[in-house]
Amino acid sequence: MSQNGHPGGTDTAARDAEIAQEQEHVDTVYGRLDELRAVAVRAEKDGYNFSHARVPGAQYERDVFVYQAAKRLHTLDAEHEGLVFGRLDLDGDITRHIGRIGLRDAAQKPLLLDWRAPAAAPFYRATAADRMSVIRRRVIRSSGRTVLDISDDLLDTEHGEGELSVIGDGALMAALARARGERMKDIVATIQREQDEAIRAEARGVTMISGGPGTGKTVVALHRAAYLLYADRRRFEGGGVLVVGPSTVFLRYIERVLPSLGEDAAALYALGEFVDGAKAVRQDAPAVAAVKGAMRIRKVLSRAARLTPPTAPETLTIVYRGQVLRLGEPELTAARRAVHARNLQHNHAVTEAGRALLIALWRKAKERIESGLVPAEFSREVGHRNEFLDFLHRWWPELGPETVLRWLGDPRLLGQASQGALTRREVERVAASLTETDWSVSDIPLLDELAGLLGRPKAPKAARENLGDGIQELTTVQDRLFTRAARSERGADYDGYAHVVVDEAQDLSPMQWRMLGRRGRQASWTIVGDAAQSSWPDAGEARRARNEALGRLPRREFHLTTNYRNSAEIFEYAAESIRESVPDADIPKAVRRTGAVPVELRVPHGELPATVAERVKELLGQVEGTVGVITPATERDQVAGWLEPDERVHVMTALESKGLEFDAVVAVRPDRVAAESGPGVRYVVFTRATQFLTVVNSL
Ligand SMILES: Nc1ncnc2c1ncn2[C@@H]1O[C@H](COP(=O)(O)OP(=O)(O)OP(=O)(O)O)[C@@H](O)[C@H]1O
Repeated sequence: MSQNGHPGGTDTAARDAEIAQEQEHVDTVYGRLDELRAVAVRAEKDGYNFSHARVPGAQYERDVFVYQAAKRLHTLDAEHEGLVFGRLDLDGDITRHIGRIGLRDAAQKPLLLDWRAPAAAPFYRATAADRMSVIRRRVIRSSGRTVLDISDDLLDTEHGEGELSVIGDGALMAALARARGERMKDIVATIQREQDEAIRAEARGVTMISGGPGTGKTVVALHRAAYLLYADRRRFEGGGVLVVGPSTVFLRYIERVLPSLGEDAAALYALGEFVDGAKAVRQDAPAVAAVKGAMRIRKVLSRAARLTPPTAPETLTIVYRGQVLRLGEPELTAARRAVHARNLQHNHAVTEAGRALLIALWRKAKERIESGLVPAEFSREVGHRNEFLDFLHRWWPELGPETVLRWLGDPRLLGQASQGALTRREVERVAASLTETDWSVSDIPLLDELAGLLGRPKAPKAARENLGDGIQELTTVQDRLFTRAARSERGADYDGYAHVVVDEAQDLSPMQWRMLGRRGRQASWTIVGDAAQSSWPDAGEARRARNEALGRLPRREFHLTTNYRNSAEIFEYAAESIRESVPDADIPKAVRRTGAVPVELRVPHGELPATVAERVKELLGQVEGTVGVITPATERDQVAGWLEPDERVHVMTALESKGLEFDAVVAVRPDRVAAESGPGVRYVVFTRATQFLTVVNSL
């Protein structure tokens, strides 16, 4: 919002009068909300009364009825911090209040305009130069149902104060200066023009949003998801909106933003969560992650999917008409090759495998038995024997991706599968990493790729749910709606999303792009990122993989230019550090000056624990919100041990800190972070702090 508001020179009485006027409207809005809530509760009850209907059509009607009522109730119940947050006074004496949802009174007169409605756009876009019929724009700050304060921008300066009172300014600055907590907050009251343009961009194709640290890329992407759900609910709720973030910590940080905007329908996934049942949080060492993320690993995986299972028996012996028919290693290998030549997915090729074995056995039989052999009879008789079927299922077992990836923990098998795609040293390192008990974040795309190569095993038929008297079924309708529904119901391999939002896109490896590409084949996309913060070593290959995932969809680009997170002092320090290695980094303008310059310390190694502990303690006294202590990859637990437990202190590695922010940050050994993961990641660390930054390196 432009800061061309009138200086806050009006007296307290005028301010109180304006606040009282807004309170009146806010009371009317909540009164109406309570009425609608009562109607929705009644409607839901009526739905239950339908529940004994036995005619299928009536059951369906009841379901729809209850679904709609429950959904409405849920929207009305959503956490509405500041349900009414804005007001526009427009030419022609028109007043519009802007809020998180749209509401009309009993006579259908608008009481509140949804922030996403086209008519609300001037709230975010009007400037003095292009005022879009806006005379005055007002931001209303409330706590619960009580209006606390207002802040105005007068866009039409020809209107004197006699006509319209203008009170203070700085809603944005106030929002930026507030303490940071555990969760990101929505910015619906203070979205800026360039952000709004990206939020409301056309749904089709690919919307790319770039910008330096703290320019609001994440928060804009989330508001865009809410906007798309509003603009075309049928399409986006139907197919689903997928939001992808770098880590589970990050998802926890952002997960309240969409519900606070009244939207629950998006599925939030961290990159380590795209395999059902696996929740990978462990990061591989950078050298190992670089191999697992690169395109060349595909060759290794496709060969791995064709390896002879280490548990497969090595000979098949059948006695037919008194003759011993024996298939040894050469015949079995040839049979396996013949099956592979058909290019079927492993789990869909068991019939082919059986056929190949029978053909090999038939050849042996023909060598030994001179007359009376009939192929059909031979196949029928041998192919149905238990000994043959037992062998087949051990020789060509149903394979899950996890089993095959575990095989590669054996350097011999990985070496066999890699054949020139990996160096000997890489084989050793990658194999060692695959013997860990849990999967790493960079294993997940490999499992996903293998799942595609192997094919989904035929699932056992699910037991039919007993819907009993219908009440249970009604509960299911609601559960589907409200408990991270899209996610739990669709499963991690769901591939029909209507829209995919990718945050921190600069860090995705080629293999991660392939994983997302499979889920977004029919989707439009929003992709946000900042190349200078990248931790991925081969930007060219990642770009090619991204282009492949996006296909030929039309693209539009938006660029955000203002840093809303860091104080100008902190950002200047951070920008200096990145310019040395990335001279063309996208450097935004930080708008808030605090006078607190970053503190830089260099101490003997042995003094690190005491220095860090001391600084954290000091900072806890200086800020109201959180203190982030950010460490090199392998030193998090050690550093955590230096500190007193405190719920405001968050200790994490540099990679884990991506996308997060804290009132104060202590960067522990950032020089080591740069050596380990590159200067882009050190830049991430420095740009997490909103008010205070302390940098501690060892001598
Ligand atoms: N218009 C705005 N009004 C109020 N706060 C804003 C606005 N835009 C951004 N912010 C705040 O600025 C901070 C940074 O936003 P966000 O995390 O979305 O930036 P980012 O570009 O994704 O950053 P990074 O790339 O460094 O992780 C957040 O606290 C966000 O709420």
